[in-house]
Amino acid sequence: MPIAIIGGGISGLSAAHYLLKAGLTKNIVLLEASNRLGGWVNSIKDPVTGANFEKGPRTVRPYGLVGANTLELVEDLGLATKVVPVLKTHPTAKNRLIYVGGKLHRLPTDLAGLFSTVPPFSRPLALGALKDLFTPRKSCEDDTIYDFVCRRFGEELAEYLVSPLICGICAGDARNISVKFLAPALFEAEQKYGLAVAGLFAKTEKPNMGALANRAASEFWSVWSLEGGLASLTDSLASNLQGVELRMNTPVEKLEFKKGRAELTLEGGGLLDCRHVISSLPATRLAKLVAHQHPKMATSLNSISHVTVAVVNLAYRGQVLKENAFGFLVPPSQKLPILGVIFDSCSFPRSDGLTVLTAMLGGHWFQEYFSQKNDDKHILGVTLDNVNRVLGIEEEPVSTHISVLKDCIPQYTVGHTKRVGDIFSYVKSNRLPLSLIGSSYKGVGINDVIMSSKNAVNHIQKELV
Ligand SMILES: Cc1cc2nc3c(=O)[nH]c(=O)nc-3n(C[C@H](O)[C@H](O)[C@H](O)COP(=O)(O)OP(=O)(O)OC[C@H]3O[C@@H](n4cnc5c(N)ncnc54)[C@H](O)[C@@H]3O)c2cc1C
Ligand SMILES: C=CC1=C(C)c2cc3[nH]c(cc4nc(cc5[nH]c(cc1n2)c(C)c5CCC(=O)O)C(CCC(=O)O)=C4C)c(C)c3C=C
Repeated sequence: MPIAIIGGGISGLSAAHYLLKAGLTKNIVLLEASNRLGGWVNSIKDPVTGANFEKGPRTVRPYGLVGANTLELVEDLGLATKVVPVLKTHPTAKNRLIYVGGKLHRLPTDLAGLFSTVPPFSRPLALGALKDLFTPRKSCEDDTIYDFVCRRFGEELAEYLVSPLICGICAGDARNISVKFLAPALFEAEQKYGLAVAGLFAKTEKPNMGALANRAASEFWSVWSLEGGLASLTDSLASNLQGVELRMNTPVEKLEFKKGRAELTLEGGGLLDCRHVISSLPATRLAKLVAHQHPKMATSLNSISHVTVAVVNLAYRGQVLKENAFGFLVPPSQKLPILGVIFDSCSFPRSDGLTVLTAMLGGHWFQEYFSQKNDDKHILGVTLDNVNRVLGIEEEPVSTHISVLKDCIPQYTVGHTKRVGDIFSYVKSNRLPLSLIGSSYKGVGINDVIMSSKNAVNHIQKELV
């Protein structure tokens, strides 16, 4: 009987890669609902300008255990020469902007910036540490990252630093998102010592670095991408899965566990028996598959909500930007439908002189801004109004591409760690032949989901051998 992987995004593909690498079995079936592999990783070549448009993720961080692991995967696939790094000395690594009060402001990224007053902040950010020192601990199981930062470091930090950052990681509202998940060291330091900054000195695991991760460290990479965009990674993963049966256009509709095995019902009624299932589906999708047999697990899975993001790629002839920056983010207090704009052609300069931007809209506020009208024409109109006003652009784009990514990013709201713990315990105590990977559980970044696949395969290896 095969091991079945549900979902052919980057986590499903990397799970297949790690299964092959572990030499566990060659009998692997990967089932993908759509007609393409890659999931949210989706780089397209714009037919008008030839520019590379990313519809989903565009950069990966090289740091830590998870960052080193992805770079090892890149090396394994023979893609090391295709990596395009952005160095920490590059202007886009230093210039991260927020839009507040009708103006763009640079966030402080160095020590000098932390000790001086830079608008929109009314006092040096470093003074936040003093507030932390004199604030008593609030004992709790979890808190929102907004309330935590507000309490310990001050409202301006929560408003102008953390809120936009949360928009740029999960298109979410910092007033709902869990501090225990996103900043565990700071949260635990408050709970233990009543001093959050103590968490900055918490020990982190030293990664086992491969050659590429060593190069990233010695060359001071800030983030990296690949020639042709991040889809080069998913394409390469897919084309190196020798022997794996890749079934496209095959949505799984039901998952039922029998004694020591699992039965998948495929669209159209076909059945597939397997000895183990690796699900890379968003939690709420998996909930539908298991609800009839495991309603309790389905309820927990359904409590991990997702939000929708509209992504608009724009290409202009010539240089239309006044700033060389990574892009800008908009704090929710500014009440705009755009979450932010990424200046792709600043991080990855082009020889053809095009300016390439990606605007992202909606997220947690998608219903608020787009429930009445969400056709491409309306989304493009809203995007151009906002982008032109914020960036002072007068030129017309020569090419545009609009996508609405429905329920594309999970929201790790307060209590997420407990919810995920309950789901994983349920699987373990019921001895279900099921592994859960992907962005719904233990991290939303590319690095996190690849690591989730590696961990799942290590676990299966221990169970099956
Ligand atoms: C707009 C955006 C920007 C992002 N930017 C970054 C970034 O800059 N850096 C970064 O590190 N991360 C970024 N991320 C996060 C990253 O893209 C995701 O975490 C990652 O792509 C998730 O991959 P996955 O394989 O777990 O899930 P998915 O990509 O969702 O893959 C799941 C797959 O399952 C398939 N499927 C669904 N239902 C079924 C079914 N019933 N049967 C069979 N198949 C099914 C889907 O078609 C899909 O192919 C971004 C995400 C978004 C949305
Ligand atoms: C500057 C503008 C940015 C916008 C707009 C933006 C939108 C956006 N991002 C995600 C998801 C992720 N982004 C991640 C990394 C990341 N994003 C930005 C900026 C914007 N994002 C930067 C500068 C970075 C790099 C982080 C760094 O160098 O410190 C990640 C990975 C996070 C990780 O832990 O690795 C994710 C995930 C979404 C869904 C989104 C939509 C509005």
